[in-house]
Amino acid sequence: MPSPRTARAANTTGSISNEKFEFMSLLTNRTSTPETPTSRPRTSDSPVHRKDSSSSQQQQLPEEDCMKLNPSFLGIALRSLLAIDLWLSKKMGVCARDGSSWGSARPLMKLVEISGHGIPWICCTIYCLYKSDSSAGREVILNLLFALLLDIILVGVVKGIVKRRRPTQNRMDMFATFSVDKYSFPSGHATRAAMVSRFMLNHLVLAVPVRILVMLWAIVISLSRVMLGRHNVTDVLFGFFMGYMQYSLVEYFWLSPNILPVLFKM
Ligand SMILES: CC(C)=CCC/C(C)=C/CC/C(C)=C/COP(=O)(O)O
Repeated sequence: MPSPRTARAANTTGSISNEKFEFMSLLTNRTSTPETPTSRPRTSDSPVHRKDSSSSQQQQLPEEDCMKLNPSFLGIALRSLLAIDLWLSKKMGVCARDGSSWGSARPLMKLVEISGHGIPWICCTIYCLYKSDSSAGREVILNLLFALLLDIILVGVVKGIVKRRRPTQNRMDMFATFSVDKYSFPSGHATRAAMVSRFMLNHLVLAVPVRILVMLWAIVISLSRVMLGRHNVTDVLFGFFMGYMQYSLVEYFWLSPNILPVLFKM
């Protein structure tokens, strides 16, 4: 009885090709038959390369194998991560519908959503800037406004580039959205929550219980995005990371309050 290795060899031509097809089978279309692999033609199959002698082909193959091995493992890892992401997000979307398992908590989750929405944050910040009577206070609030606007622009750009659709369990019933908000990567609420909380913890003198509340708020906002079915877990994780990094950008480009008179003159 032939060993599995011999049996596999019988289906292909030559020992080097055998190794090749064993690996290529991960990349080929499921609907294709083993005799007609449908993956991208190898450079060695092109008429130009076919002119080469068989010995030069054999010299090229190991390098070619390395080149294909990495993308396939990366592809499999990414596809697995995506599958876990979709499965976990669906499982965690317990407030996605009124009839979902935690559907009765949906109104509360929507309140949490409003607390991290861009419009209330921008309106309150402009109001505080207008009311502030100390130069130090104005400087901090001006930079918070800058951070909020920068966040909306950066999130819009990334959403527009990635174009990842929102999860199927999402109902598009959010108030005041832009056209890019039909996309879900990254979560704008998560970026804002991470950035604003880091901003507040660094620039406002807060008592410890308030600092803990600020951190909890950022975590609850992020969690609520998945629970409401608005986002997949990876949208929120990346959003949180992006918001955290955006704060560093704001620190780097920290605006001086001297630009305020310039802005008001415009
Ligand atoms: C001043 C100005 C341009 C305000 C725009 C504020 C606005 C409409 C922000 C959009 C907020 C929003 C619905 C983000 C979507 O959050 P996800 O967590 O669902 O990505």
